[in-house]
Amino acid sequence: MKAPSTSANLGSGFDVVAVAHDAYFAEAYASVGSGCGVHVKFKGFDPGSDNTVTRAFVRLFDILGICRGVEVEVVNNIPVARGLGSSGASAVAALAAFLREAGMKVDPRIVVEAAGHGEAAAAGSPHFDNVAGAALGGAVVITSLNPLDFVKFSPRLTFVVGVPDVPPTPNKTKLMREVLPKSVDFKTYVKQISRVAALVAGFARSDPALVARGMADEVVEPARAPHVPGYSRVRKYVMEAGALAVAISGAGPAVVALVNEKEADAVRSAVLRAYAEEGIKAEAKVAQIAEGALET
Ligand SMILES: Nc1ncnc2c1ncn2[C@@H]1O[C@H](COP(=O)(O)OP(=O)(O)O)[C@@H](O)[C@H]1O
Ligand SMILES: N[C@@H](CCOP(=O)(O)O)C(=O)O
Repeated sequence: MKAPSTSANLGSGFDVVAVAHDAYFAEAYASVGSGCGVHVKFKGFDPGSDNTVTRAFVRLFDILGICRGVEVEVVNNIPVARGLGSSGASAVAALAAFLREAGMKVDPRIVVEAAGHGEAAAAGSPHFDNVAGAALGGAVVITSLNPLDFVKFSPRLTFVVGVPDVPPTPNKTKLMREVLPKSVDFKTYVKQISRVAALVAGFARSDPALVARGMADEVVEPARAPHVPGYSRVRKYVMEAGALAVAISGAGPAVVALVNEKEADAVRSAVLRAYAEEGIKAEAKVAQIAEGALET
């Protein structure tokens, strides 16, 4: 099964918003046998024995009250530790592959809950945005954390994803969660919820201008931007090239710009030019909203 890359947060929607895009995909293959226990083989990046996939299966079996003998192979083509939901997508793809092989249909919320808890292996704490996007596709808004629930939208949005080729930071997402402020003042809180409202309204109306308004953020981004290589130059150049908005993709270092189709190529070139002037090798892709692993 395939699970798409995702850009979580999208500015103001920290931990509750993610978009799935066709920039990259993680794939997983599963076989189900007798016995009880999961063996995971990673092709490419191997995170080790305590990984999001294994933890997601433990949580899934616990929720369902079952145990199966499962062999899983993960082929993850989503750049690791770049802010593209790589660890979450590998867990979602693996769970989806298992469920298909086992002939099981479960509530998508169970898959998202299991994979979201698996994220603690990568981020230090569970978060459900990336995995909801990877599972459902489209633009997903977490509407309740306990009990977990979410709403999927299918807006027609085009992005440019810029991925700097920098050494992956161990525990990157965990470290980028530790730099966040512990509180915000009330005036900032009100501005931020209006931005999240703009994200949701923009998804519902498929209105890029509204989504762009919601991609502004004055809480998470200022805390993280200093740790994102080349971000201020990339931000400047993509907006000059006609992007509607730009944000750190997830916990970074990748960036995600929202564009109109007609400016997509110019914005992609601007991303590459900015990184080149920073002396950073990078990749940039024009990406569309993608379907999720549970949709295919
Ligand atoms: N499947 C995984 N299980 C556990 N840790 C992972 C997994 N994939 C990556 N990691 C580690 O978790 C951190 C964040 O990586 P990752 O989740 O891939 O970032 P992102 O979600 O931004 O793509 C990195 O330190 C990486 O080494
Ligand atoms: N909401 C999380 C999203 C992390 O996304 P990732 O793609 O960097 O794992 C956060 O911002 O910490």
